[in-house]
Amino acid sequence: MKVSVIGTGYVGLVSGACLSHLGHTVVCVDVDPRKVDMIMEKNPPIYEKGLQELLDENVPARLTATTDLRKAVLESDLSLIAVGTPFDGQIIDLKYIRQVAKEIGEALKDKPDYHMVVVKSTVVPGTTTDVVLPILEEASGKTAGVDFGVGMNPEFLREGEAIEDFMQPDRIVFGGIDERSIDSLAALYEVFDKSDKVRTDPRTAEMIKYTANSLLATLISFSNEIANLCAAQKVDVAEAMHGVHLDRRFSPILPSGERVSPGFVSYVWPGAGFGGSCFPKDVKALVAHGENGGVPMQLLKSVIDVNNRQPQKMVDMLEDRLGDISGRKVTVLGVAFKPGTDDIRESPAIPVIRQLADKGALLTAFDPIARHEAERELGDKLSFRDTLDEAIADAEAILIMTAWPEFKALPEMISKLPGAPLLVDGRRMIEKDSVPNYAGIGLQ
Ligand SMILES: NC(=O)C1=CN([C@@H]2O[C@H](COP(=O)(O)OP(=O)(O)OC[C@H]3O[C@@H](n4cnc5c(N)ncnc54)[C@H](O)[C@@H]3O)[C@@H](O)[C@H]2O)C=CC1
Ligand SMILES: O=C(O)[C@H]1O[C@H](OP(=O)(O)OP(=O)(O)OC[C@H]2O[C@@H](n3ccc(=O)[nH]c3=O)[C@H](O)[C@@H]2O)[C@H](O)[C@@H](O)[C@@H]1O
Repeated sequence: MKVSVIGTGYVGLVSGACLSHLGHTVVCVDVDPRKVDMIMEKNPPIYEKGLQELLDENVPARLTATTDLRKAVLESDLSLIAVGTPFDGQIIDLKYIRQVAKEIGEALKDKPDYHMVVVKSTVVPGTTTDVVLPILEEASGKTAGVDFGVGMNPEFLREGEAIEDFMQPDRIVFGGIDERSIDSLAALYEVFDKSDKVRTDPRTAEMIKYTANSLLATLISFSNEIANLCAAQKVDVAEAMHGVHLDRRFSPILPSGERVSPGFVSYVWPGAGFGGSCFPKDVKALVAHGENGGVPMQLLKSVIDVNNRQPQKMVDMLEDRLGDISGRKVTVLGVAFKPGTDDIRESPAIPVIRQLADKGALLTAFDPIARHEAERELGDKLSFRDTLDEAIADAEAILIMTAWPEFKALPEMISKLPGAPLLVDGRRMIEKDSVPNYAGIGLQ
């Protein structure tokens, strides 16, 4: 199939690269000429494991990039809209979606063949049929369901594992305004014959995406609230959670007698809070959407509140142990919002770094991938080191903000240091007895 993907961010570029690998002919469109040039030069504008290889393999034979949306739409059978949908403080901001829908509609005016338009961005229920569809009809002068199809196909990939998640989806949701639209989407994903498929309407597809993200965010805030209580009760949350995770309703026992996940349940693990470009904005957008429609969203409001307070725990633990931190040497490990990415959007490390800097701590930092992004945002607050060794060399305290696997080596590295720096584990990834001076989320 000939596919145009509008927006070449984490979702658009990963989807485009994967679809080209699967044999489709893909053109990626972006308003940012820098990104377009980088893709054409086989140079990934974002860090994502495996993306370099996909660009090497497919550019320019099956994957190209352009700023010319009109040409891309006219020369393709299906367009995926993957532009950003930020939260503007009150409601979801659909300005990029509206702009793209208008431009696609204008192109469709001159396209004699049927074309399929698919929203892949995360949008609140009703957006595809009540916002995108009318804009397409008005701009094209054509009729949805007759001259073109309209669909909603939410994306569930995680940054850092994006290509694996796209290539091995748990399920694919085809939301369409009619059978023909759903069938067009099904044709795009034909090769995924082993994944579960959900055929539904666009509104339900939109709701599935928000429900999934809100549930995962709720599990994290639940774990963090319990962690904070554990710390106050002199209980180690890691032990408490292990005892809970062993319930076979959370980690089922296979017929072989083995557990699916022995004592560890994803997203039911405490830390310094969730970040990223999606959980925070999506939960806020759903709360606003519900409340604007007269439905109180108490639980999800609390999910956000708990998360907003969580980074502060890192500063509190540091001050509890060190006292006044002005002039003290503190190393921050990890600025990315999670391991495997260079994305620092809404990273819990950012408020922690800002606060420590304001309090006069002397900050050193290390992040294996996100250094460049972090220096752009926080360069005046801290000084980056090239290696983990250099970063911790003369630290009085070390804060783990991101669970990069490299940090697992810390106990051995710390044992070789002359002093015994305090290790504040914001991801509970280090065994508490493996370093002389340990503090962690959910541990007194
Ligand atoms: N980042 C993630 O892991 C996931 C994101 N999503 C959703 O996917 C959507 C996109 O997210 P990201 O890829 O992270 O966004 P992003 O911010 O990384 O990329 C969006 C891209 O769209 C481009 N763009 C904006 N206006 C345009 C226009 N008029 N024409 C062409 N290109 C335009 C921007 O230049 C940018 O390159 C959002 O709705 C997000 O919630 C869904 C699942 C996962
Ligand atoms: O809509 C989206 O954008 C995506 O949002 C999340 O993916 P992502 O934000 O890339 O990363 P996650 O691995 O889910 O982590 C999100 C945040 O939660 C935190 N987290 C995760 C798991 C956990 O147990 N505890 C915890 O604090 C991470 O540190 C990170 O800050 C979802 O997992 C994806 O399914 C979804 O497609």
